Amino acid sequence: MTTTETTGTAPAAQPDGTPLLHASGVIMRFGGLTAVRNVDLTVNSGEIVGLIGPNGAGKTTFFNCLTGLYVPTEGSVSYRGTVLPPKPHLVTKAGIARTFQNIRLFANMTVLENVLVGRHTRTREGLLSALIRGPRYHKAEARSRARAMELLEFTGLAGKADHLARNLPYGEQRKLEIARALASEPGLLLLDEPTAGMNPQETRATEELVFAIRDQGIAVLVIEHDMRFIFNLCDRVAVLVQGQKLIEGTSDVVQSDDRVIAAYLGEPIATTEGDAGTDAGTDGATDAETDTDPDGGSAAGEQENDR
Ligand SMILES: Nc1ncnc2c1ncn2[C@@H]1O[C@H](COP(=O)(O)OP(=O)(O)OP(=O)(O)O)[C@@H](O)[C@H]1O
Repeated sequence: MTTTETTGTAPAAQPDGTPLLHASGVIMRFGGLTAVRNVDLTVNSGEIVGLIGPNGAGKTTFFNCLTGLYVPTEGSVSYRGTVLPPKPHLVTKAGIARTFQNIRLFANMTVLENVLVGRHTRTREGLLSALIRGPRYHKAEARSRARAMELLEFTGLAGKADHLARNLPYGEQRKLEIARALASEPGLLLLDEPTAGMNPQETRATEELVFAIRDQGIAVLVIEHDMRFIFNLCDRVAVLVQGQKLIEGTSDVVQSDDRVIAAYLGEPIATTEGDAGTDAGTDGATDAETDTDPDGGSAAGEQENDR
């Protein structure tokens, strides 16, 4: 990936309409609090879908229901027509990878090693093979390293393969999280606030990266508070307010909907290139309130927090 500026328009790849992810009637209650209320959502192959809403609207909780971190109180989640078991490793194995709002890297491992960890669901070598370290093991390891290096090239991190993850600047740590997620060879990538804490140039580069991921045939579902990013990027946007889906549609439809403007946006968002780089897309209620540390402090270790 390069960090060239985008034009603000989607590249050639188009959704082909085959349903990949289908969430049906998802409800998530925490005691007396209903964080997600009967939400349906479909992501088709080739699509980039956005999930937006005010702080506390239930977006991350919904992601956690999709990826097996939470067992929904009601409802089901299926991927390629098969209901997913609510177990994160089985969800990953089925073909869904994700990143987290709070960066979760192995801080004291190298960039390359972090990506290699992401490949474990796709390697067949068992414990015995790892202990014996025969030719089959070495071949498999060489393949994994080659693929991991490809992904580091793709995300622009190849030159830092041997650096410790904790020494990367914040924006590159977020890229590394994406590279690690891609290492599981997903058909669908879930990104939770991928540009939180980034400067405008890093945000632009992330936009390019997401388009490139989609062009590799991987569908993307993204939570983000930067409305310009969302409306430039997404084929479809769903809006959650107080756990409920308020509306779902194209960027044009969503950003001109009176209820969305009243509940969330405040005013319509300009998505033209000329406006890029300003922070008008994150004003008022749309300001990202992340738990991440833009100085990279959040990479101090793999976090247990499941948000
Ligand atoms: N594990 C939990 N236990 C109890 N309540 C929770 C838990 N996780 C989330 N909540 C509550 O569910 C609601 C939705 O939170 P969630 O983090 O999903 O919102 P969000 O839309 O992702 O917000 P933000 O944009 O601030 O990240 C909030 O009221 C939150 O406090």
